[in-house]
Amino acid sequence: MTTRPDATPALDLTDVVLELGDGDASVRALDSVSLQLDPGEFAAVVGPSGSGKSSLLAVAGLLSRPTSGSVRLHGIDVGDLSPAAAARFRLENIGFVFQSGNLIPALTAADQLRLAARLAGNRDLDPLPLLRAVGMEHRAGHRPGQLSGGERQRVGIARALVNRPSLLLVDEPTAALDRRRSEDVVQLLAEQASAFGVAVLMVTHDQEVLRHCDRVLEMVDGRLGELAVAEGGSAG
Ligand SMILES: Nc1ncnc2c1ncn2[C@@H]1O[C@H](COP(=O)(O)OP(=O)(O)OP(=O)(O)O)[C@@H](O)[C@H]1O
Repeated sequence: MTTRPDATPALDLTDVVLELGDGDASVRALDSVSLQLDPGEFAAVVGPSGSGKSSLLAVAGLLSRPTSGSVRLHGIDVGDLSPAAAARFRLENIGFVFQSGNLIPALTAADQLRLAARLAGNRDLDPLPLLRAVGMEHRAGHRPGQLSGGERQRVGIARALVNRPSLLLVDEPTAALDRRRSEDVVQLLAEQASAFGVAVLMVTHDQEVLRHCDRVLEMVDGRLGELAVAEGGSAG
């Protein structure tokens, strides 16, 4: 495990409650959730449909404001940020990776990365080193329609790392991939977590990829528990 007692956690949730809907339709999507993730730590979240996994990513990604409890990123209490300040903080500090890469169809792989950099105020990004890091330099000029599912996912991971986030939030990255590509993509996430010191929180239904993770968390009815802590860090 990569626990460093003196390190400021990349993500620190304390007693987070998230209630969604109104009145009789109100649902406690997160029920007193506490979680600390250290820089470089790779944690998976598993659990049944409707248990609150997406809600956890939404709160950690500043997309949903909790009903109560605190959310800290790198020691900064983000609970009081205005929506505009939260959007800026998200852009500069948090990377998102979605099921199918979520790439923009008209842009080449290199331009996907350039756009993400420009949105955060960096006009001079050279996308090639990051594309090389995910094994996609040779596809820099390809658009998403010219890439395989695994390649799209690799570009999506590179794009999420462009602004050197401290936290990477990953939603079902292997849902559209076959076994071998699933292994490759999750191994890549493990490598990037340790190479960049970025904390990774990954929702997955894919049992096979859990061995690449430092920790496995389980969400049941809005409550988060620790299933396993792998000794010796990620197997990636
Ligand atoms: N806007 C909403 N209003 C009311 N309830 C909601 C809303 N969004 C989600 N929920 C409920 O909150 C609970 C948690 O949903 P969430 O999407 O976080 O689960 P999940 O574990 O990600 O599910 P899945 O694996 O199916 O994607 C569910 O019971 C869901 O029905």
